[in-house]
Amino acid sequence: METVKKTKTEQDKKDECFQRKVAKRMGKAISDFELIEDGDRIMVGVSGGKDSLALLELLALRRKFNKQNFEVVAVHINVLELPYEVDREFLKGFCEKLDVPLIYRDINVDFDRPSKKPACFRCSWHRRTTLFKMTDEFKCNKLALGHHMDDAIETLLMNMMYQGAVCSMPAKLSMFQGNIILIRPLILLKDAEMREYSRIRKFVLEKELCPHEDVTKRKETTKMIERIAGDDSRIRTNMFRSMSNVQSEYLPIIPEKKLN
Ligand SMILES: Nc1ncnc2c1ncn2[C@@H]1O[C@H](COP(=O)(O)OP(=O)(O)OP(=O)(O)O)[C@@H](O)[C@H]1O
Repeated sequence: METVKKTKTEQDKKDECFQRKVAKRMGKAISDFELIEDGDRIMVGVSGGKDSLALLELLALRRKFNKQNFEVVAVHINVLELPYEVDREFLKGFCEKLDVPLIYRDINVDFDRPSKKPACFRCSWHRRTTLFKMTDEFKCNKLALGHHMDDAIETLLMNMMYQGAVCSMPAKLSMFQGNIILIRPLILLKDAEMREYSRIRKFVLEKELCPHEDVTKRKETTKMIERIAGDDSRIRTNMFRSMSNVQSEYLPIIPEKKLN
C-alpha cells in the first residue's frame, strides 16, 4: 500500500525544536536539583491543567528515551463537590499513549463548613493530603507536581506581602521523615513556555472555572508581576534567581528576640 508521507512545515520544525528545548530545561532541573534517581517510582499529580499534563508527558518521554530507569504513575483527584469534571476520555487516552497507569480518586471537601481559611486553600490542602497518602498506597517514593517558575515567583511575593516571610517553593522537599520526596521538575520553565507547549501539543483543557477559585490575591500578584516585568524577560528570571543568591549580611535582619 502506498504511504503518504507528510512533509514538515517550517512551523512544525520550530515546534519540534521548542519541545526539545522544554524537555532539556526540565532535564536541567532534574540534574541541577538531583530530582530523580534510578529505581524511583514517581507519582505525578495530574489536575488536567496544562502544566501537569506537560509534566506527565515530559517525564514519561524521559523515562522512555533517557538512560534513567524510573517508573511513573498518574493520579487525578476528583473533588465531588465541584460542579465539573476533568475530560476523562482525553486523560485516559493521553495516559495510554504514554504507557502510564492512571488512577482516579474521588474525595469530599466540605465547602459549607465555617473556616477562616479560603475555600481554595482548603480544597488544595485536601487534594495534596490525598496525594501524599496515595504515594504510600501505590508504593511511590516521590510525588511530582506541575509548579513552574512563575508559581515560585508569585508564591515568593505573596509570602513577603501577606506573611512577612521570604519563602517560596523548593524544587525538592523531603517530607514525613524522608518517606516521601516532593519534586517540581518544571521549576526552571516559565508559564509562557508552558502555554506554548500546551498549544503545540493540543492539550484538551478544562474551560470551566472553579466557583471557589481564589480570584483575589494570587491573580492580583500575577498581574503585579506582569506590570513589573513588562517585556523584559530578564526580570522573571532574575526574581527567580534571587532566591539562590540571598546575601543575608546585606539584609536588615531583626534579632529573633526583638521580633514581636
Ligand atoms: N485534582 C488534582 N489531582 C491531582 N493533582 C493535582 C490536582 N490539582 C492539582 N494537582 C497537582 O498540583 C499542582 C499544582 O496545582 P494547581 O492547582 O496550582 O495547578 P492547576 O492550575 O490546577 O493546573 P496545572 O496542572 O496546569 O498546574 C498541579 O500542577 C498538579 O501537579
